Amino acid sequence: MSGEARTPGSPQRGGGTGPDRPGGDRRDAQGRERGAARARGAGQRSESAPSQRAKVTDPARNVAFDVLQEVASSDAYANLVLPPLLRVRGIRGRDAAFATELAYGTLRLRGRYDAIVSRCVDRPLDQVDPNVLDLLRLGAHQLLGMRVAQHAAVSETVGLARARAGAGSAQFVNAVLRKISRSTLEEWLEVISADAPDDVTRLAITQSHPVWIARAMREALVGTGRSADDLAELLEADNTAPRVTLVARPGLVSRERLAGEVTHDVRGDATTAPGRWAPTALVLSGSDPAAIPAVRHGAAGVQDEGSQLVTLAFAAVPTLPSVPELPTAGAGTGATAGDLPDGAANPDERWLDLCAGPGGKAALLASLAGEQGARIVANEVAPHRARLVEQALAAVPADAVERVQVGDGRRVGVEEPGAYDRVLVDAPCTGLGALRRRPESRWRRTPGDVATLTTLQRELLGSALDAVRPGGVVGYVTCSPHLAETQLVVKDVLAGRDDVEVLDAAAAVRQVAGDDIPLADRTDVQLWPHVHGTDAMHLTLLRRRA
Ligand SMILES: C[S@@+](CC[C@H](N)C(=O)[O-])C[C@H]1O[C@@H](n2cnc3c(N)ncnc32)[C@H](O)[C@@H]1O
Repeated sequence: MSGEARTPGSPQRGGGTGPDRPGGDRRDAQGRERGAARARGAGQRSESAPSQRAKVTDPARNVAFDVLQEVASSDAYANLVLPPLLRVRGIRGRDAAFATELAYGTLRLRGRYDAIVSRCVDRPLDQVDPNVLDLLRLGAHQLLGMRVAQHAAVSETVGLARARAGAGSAQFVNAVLRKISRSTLEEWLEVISADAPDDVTRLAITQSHPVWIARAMREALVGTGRSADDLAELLEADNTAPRVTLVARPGLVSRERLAGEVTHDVRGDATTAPGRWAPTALVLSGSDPAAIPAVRHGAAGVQDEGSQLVTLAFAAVPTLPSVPELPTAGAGTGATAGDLPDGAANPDERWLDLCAGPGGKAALLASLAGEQGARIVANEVAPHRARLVEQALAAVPADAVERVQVGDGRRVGVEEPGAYDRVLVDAPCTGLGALRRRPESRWRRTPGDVATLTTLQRELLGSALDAVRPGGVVGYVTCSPHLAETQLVVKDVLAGRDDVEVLDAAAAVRQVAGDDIPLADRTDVQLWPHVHGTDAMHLTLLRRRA
């Protein structure tokens, strides 16, 4: 593993201002910077014509490289960029699966591969041409993370380098990949962790996470009643592609019927299995969800099982009447409408989803509301995301949806005080609990995001508590386990008010998932990918004192 490859010529930086950079400031319809992406590719392409490039390089590797470039230069999301590229280029089946694993796996494991590549080159990585670095990462993933034969991994990536970055770069890629291929993954992991100053840094490097995220995860594990020893398993789970999980929306389609549709209506070898925790969840393999009629019509959707579980638990916990003389002080979560004195009013018919876009939880909530004679208002600040909510609600009976509105959730508490029986705050968050499904996001997030988001989260939760009537229920949900976004937000908001009681969310989740679900001895709930197979969703349940 000794010896370093010399980088070719003077590196051309993506997004630079050299003469090779065409139209650097052009943006596409979505506002993504397109010129920079082209500059990274076009400025360093070989002389071969596009038709020749297509012949000499493999379409799946080409598309994976394009995804990496878009992600790097336009801040694009890989899972939004890849599917249309595959469609337009007619890449299907095994080739599409290969391209997907190559692109997503390379993005997830970028930190690990950079540590390895840096041992094989003669200069700091920030002085290696970004296009070439992407090619090296792609090659490293084929060699160390996929079951690609060594000669194919090297020669195909070198071919891609020749076509997309020129002959000099191809030689360099060849030299570096040959060095990488001389050791196994296990040997490389030992090498790159040798200088780590502590265990968390070692795990961060080997499991390809920024160190600050690994530290936050460790704190979250310990702070929610799990062991710090879970960290390795958790970080590994973040690097594993999640299974596709469907939600069968109650009253619209049963889980059994949904499974039947997969068996009867979808060609190929698609299979399903019930989810582990949520009675609405169905795990799908071997099929594109869009091929399933119930998904196309909106009776079902793609939704992480953790998201389903927290939504079902939120909807199941009872509200209490707001009549002052009723004995509500000290009432636990076990109270039901049946415990109320005759004639006490306990409406549970107007629900608010405060941060609804793109509408996964709103659609599940609305289908539950429809079954119970309630209706929802779905609020979302971003107009384009509000339109997605409308689409997600398409199959829900009209009388279960009062309206979809565009608005700042922080204003709702002031504008409509006490107007709702239930309010869900599925807060904008860092998404650190869903790293496995957003391959690039761990490299984009910064500790500064946490501070910005927690201010917003506190304001949204405060607004929700004002918008719910006395006796009504508020659910606070994040797809991040970061303690600052979960426990500390709730603590801060509750410190400023005496009209809120904390409910037993763990009991509510057990009511839905069964007693077997492993939960810490706490009232709030933290799910984990390595324990529950879900995203790391957090749920706190609160009730306005009646
Ligand atoms: C975690 S996502 C919600 C996911 C959604 N509940 C679902 O299950 O599909 C948070 C949403 O909050 C929205 N948001 C951010 N700031 C907001 C605000 N001030 N008021 C309302 N919504 C906001 C974001 O645009 C984003 O769509």
